[in-house]
Amino acid sequence: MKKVSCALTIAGTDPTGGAGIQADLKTFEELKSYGMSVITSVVAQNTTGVQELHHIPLSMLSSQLNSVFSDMPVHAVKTGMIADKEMMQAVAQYLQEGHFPYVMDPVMVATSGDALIAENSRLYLRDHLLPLTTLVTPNIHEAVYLTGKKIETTTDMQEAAKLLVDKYGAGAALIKGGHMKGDAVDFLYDGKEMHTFTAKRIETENTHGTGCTYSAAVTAFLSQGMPLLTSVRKAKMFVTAAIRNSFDIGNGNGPTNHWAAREEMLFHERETIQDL
Ligand SMILES: Nc1ncnc2c1ncn2[C@@H]1O[C@H](COP(=O)(O)OP(=O)(O)O)[C@@H](O)[C@H]1O
Ligand SMILES: Cc1ncc(COP(=O)(O)OP(=O)(O)O)c(N)n1
Repeated sequence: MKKVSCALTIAGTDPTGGAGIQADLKTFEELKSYGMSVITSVVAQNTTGVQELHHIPLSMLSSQLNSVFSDMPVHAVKTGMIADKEMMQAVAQYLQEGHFPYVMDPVMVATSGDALIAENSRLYLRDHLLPLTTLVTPNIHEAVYLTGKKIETTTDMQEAAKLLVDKYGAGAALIKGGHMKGDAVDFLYDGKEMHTFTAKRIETENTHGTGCTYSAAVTAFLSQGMPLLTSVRKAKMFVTAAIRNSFDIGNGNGPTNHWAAREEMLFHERETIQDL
């Protein structure tokens, strides 16, 4: 019988395919994990911003979760946009019972500045879902919100990662530096060590959905049984290649390129094996 690694995303949608559920499923597919999705909100958005939000009724959210968990193997889960406390509670129930890695992308605001989750639910995410995580992946703005500390330097980023693990109970924290100046440097704190992932900054405005793609890539690798550090290292390579080959389409921040990212990763892996 063929073995398959199954990854689930619980998130909102993007009809233009750059972010949210659509970006997650493209990533799972390119990285050869079987992709599954539970939709929390239907979001009318494009590369310029968010036009309208429709949150899925709570009973329908629970029903989708039940459909997946009652029938399918789940080897890793990621959550993205979860609009309010009640939805977070419903999702938490399933995460508490599961024995799989859980990656939280603590989505709060789109790059366009549009709010994606209720302001009064943000700390609920930290206090109730964060302790269930294997990894949380905030960008700078999300890390500031979750820790209540300002972040201006790479030292501040590392302090924030430590706080999220040591004070707020995340399994590990990956603070992403896409919104800082200079190289794209991310810090991973796993409760013991601080690891640094650096890529040269790519001069492009086409970064719609980078955070979704990055956390989905980590989830895909975790679903395949890879250790956390390897999963983040490979995911960083994937998202960097996806940005380098991003599409200049739409009138705002264009989307990243998942299939070119897969090809670049394969090429890199072949070269590395030949070098051994
Ligand atoms: N212009 C860029 N060049 C290279 N890497 C980038 C660039 N912008 C973002 N990244 C990387 O993309 C990933 C997503 O980061 P970030 O943009 O901070 O998250 P989000 O999309 O959640 O706001 C991180 O690894 C970050 O370092
Ligand atoms: C439905 C949905 N979820 C998450 C986001 C945010 O995506 P992200 O990868 O953090 O980056 P931007 O799209 O904001 O550039 C979203 N837009 N929609």
